[in-house]
Amino acid sequence: MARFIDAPPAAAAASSRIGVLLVNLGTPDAPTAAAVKPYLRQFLSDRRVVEIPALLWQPILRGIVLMVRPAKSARKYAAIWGKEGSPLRVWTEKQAKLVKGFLGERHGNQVLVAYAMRYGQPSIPAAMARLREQGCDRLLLVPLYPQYSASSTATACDTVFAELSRYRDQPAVRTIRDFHDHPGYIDALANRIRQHWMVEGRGEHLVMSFHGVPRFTVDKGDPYQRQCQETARLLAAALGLTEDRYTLAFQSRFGRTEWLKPYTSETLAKLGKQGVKAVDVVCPGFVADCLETLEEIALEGKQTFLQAGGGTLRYIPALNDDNRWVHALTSIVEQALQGWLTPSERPAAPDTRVVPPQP
Ligand SMILES: C=CC1=C(C)c2cc3[nH]c(cc4nc(cc5[nH]c(cc1n2)c(C)c5CCC(=O)O)C(CCC(=O)O)=C4C)c(C)c3C=C
Ligand SMILES: [Fe+2]
Ligand SMILES: [Fe+2]
Repeated sequence: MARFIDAPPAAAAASSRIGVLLVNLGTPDAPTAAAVKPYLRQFLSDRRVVEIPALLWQPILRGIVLMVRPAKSARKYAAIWGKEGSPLRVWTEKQAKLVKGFLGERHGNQVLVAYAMRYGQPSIPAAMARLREQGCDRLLLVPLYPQYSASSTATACDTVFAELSRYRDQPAVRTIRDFHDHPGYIDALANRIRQHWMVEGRGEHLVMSFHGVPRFTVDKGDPYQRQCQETARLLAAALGLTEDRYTLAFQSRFGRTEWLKPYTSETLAKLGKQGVKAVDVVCPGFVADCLETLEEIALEGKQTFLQAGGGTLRYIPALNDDNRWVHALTSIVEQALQGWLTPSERPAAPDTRVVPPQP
């Protein structure tokens, strides 16, 4: 039996294209315990996500966590599930279509765009196979996480490299490590917040809530916290916010170890107790709305704030299909393609969408 995946058919092999693969975290196929269970099994078996030795962790995962959590999580997914499915998948698919459109204007079908999920469907190996069949001999991997973390970005890269280890004829590969301080990303976020303030009104305080990670991973050198702090600083500067008008916090704690602090839930409770009438919450680490934003913040976080004595919590939607964001993402891709295009592939005009002016 052949050990390696053979080269694509001659027709595909004759063409020379670039494949851009957008990767997000992943989501279950349906908001049911039966669908959530295999998704969580795959997710929580990832050694980049739970760094407990498998011999210890797997019995706990299979014997306790997967007995209890799927039903609980499925109820949460049911509360945010849309007509077209999971918001994370729907927004990621839309982002891929829009970037494809923008790139197509300059590169025709020389540059192809696909999306995949680290856990669940569409899988990374399947998306890579499709790009390969379409003649991509160069692959740009774009993990859709603005801030680098081993538990998000690195595991997406690992999966791509593991799949490539099975290829006989490998493409050239580039990866985007992070874009936490990219001017286009910061500008899109700031604009999103200003628009929200204009339409919905402006709260007294802005909470910038990022997904948490265990404290020890940062102590061991993960740059995640530093990058979140830098995003928050740049965003506050773009909005002209003084330090007393915003708080950086971390959400989604899992398990008993200490995660990055302050926790978002405790921050919201504290603001509620202080009698803050209106708080706005933005989640800059999520470029697509998902369970963590729509359920944990917009529903649960709101309850926490109100029960503590707060007035109104307004969740500011993620960047999703925001026009400035899609332009920024396209320019992040274009910048990564620099020097990779052959002279005949280079568009005549330079990319003018790049880097909107900072206020
Ligand atoms: C177990 C530890 C977890 C780590 C570490 C972790 C890091 C991490 N996650 C995201 C982005 C997302 N996480 C999402 C859901 C989610 N996250 C965890 C656990 C860890 N995440 C779990 C168990 C779940 C599943 C839901 C649940 O049962 O609570 C999502 C949303 C997925 C969806 O379907 O909408 C995203 C997105 C990042 C960026 C990150 C590290 C920085
Ligand atoms: Fe997570
Ligand atoms: Fe959560």
